Amino acid sequence: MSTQNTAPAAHALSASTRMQHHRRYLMCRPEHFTVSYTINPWMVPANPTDTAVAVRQWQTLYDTYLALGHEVELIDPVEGLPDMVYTANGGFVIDGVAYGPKFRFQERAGEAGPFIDWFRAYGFDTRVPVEVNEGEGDFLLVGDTILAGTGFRSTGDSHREVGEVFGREVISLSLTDPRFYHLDTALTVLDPVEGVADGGPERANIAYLPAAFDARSQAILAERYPDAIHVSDEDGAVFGLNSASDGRNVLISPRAKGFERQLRDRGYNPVLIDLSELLLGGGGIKCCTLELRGATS
Ligand SMILES: CN(C)C(=N)NCCC[C@H](N)C(=O)O
Repeated sequence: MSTQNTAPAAHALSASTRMQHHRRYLMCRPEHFTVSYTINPWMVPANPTDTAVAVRQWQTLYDTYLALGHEVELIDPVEGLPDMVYTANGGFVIDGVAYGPKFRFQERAGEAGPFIDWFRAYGFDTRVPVEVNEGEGDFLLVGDTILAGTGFRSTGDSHREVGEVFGREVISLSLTDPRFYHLDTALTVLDPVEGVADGGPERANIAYLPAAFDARSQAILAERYPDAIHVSDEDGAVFGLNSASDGRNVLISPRAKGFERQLRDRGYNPVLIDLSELLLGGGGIKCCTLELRGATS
């Protein structure tokens, strides 16, 4: 059964009325990128990787953010930590408060220190976690609500902890398909803040792959986000949902053809960025992008 709802919603805005919001991101150049271990189904160490290609593709993403008028901070890559390019897992930041990561697997544990040091050095109010969590890979801010993923990486206890740190409503969602092991592989926030467009209120909205969630989570999402875009299994499987939106421009994989059309129908501007090399490590556009909200630099 197809899960796509491609018809434009009654409230759909035209591309010219979708409001772009300024963003500040943290990225990490993949100078040491390779696949030398397996901690997700996409990672096959026997398959060759090309670090130069990874850097070139990453550079296009970086340049695109700047061309769109966003700010990008950089954290130095560390030799021996090939997954550091996926900065989304390096923390979760709201209002200048940075909740640090505690990685599920030993292979990534060494990244926590450099990320926490970076937040401190850049003036963030930094909180060191007790619970296992992989940052914005599993925590997504939609309006004032934190959607929190669990099942493969971040624990249910980290959902309680993130709620205590930020004092916001946290909705726990359970992921069930190992290919979609972080929330940001199965759900995209399209309008990260509530806003006003075309003279009227613009509700924060999302796109997601229903089949990646258990029945309880699907019911919650359907109830809270009746206008959400449902992405097809085909587009989900090419990491179409691992995308970054500024409310108007949505950076997505060029392979997610159906999602691209769905976005256009809703008045967003899809911007196609190919990160095929970084997909070999199990990450895409969103994984390489950590939003720094309310940073004090
Ligand atoms: C979209 N995703 C999954 C992310 N937020 N991060 C990618 C992490 C990839 C890394 N090899 C790992 O398995 O942890």
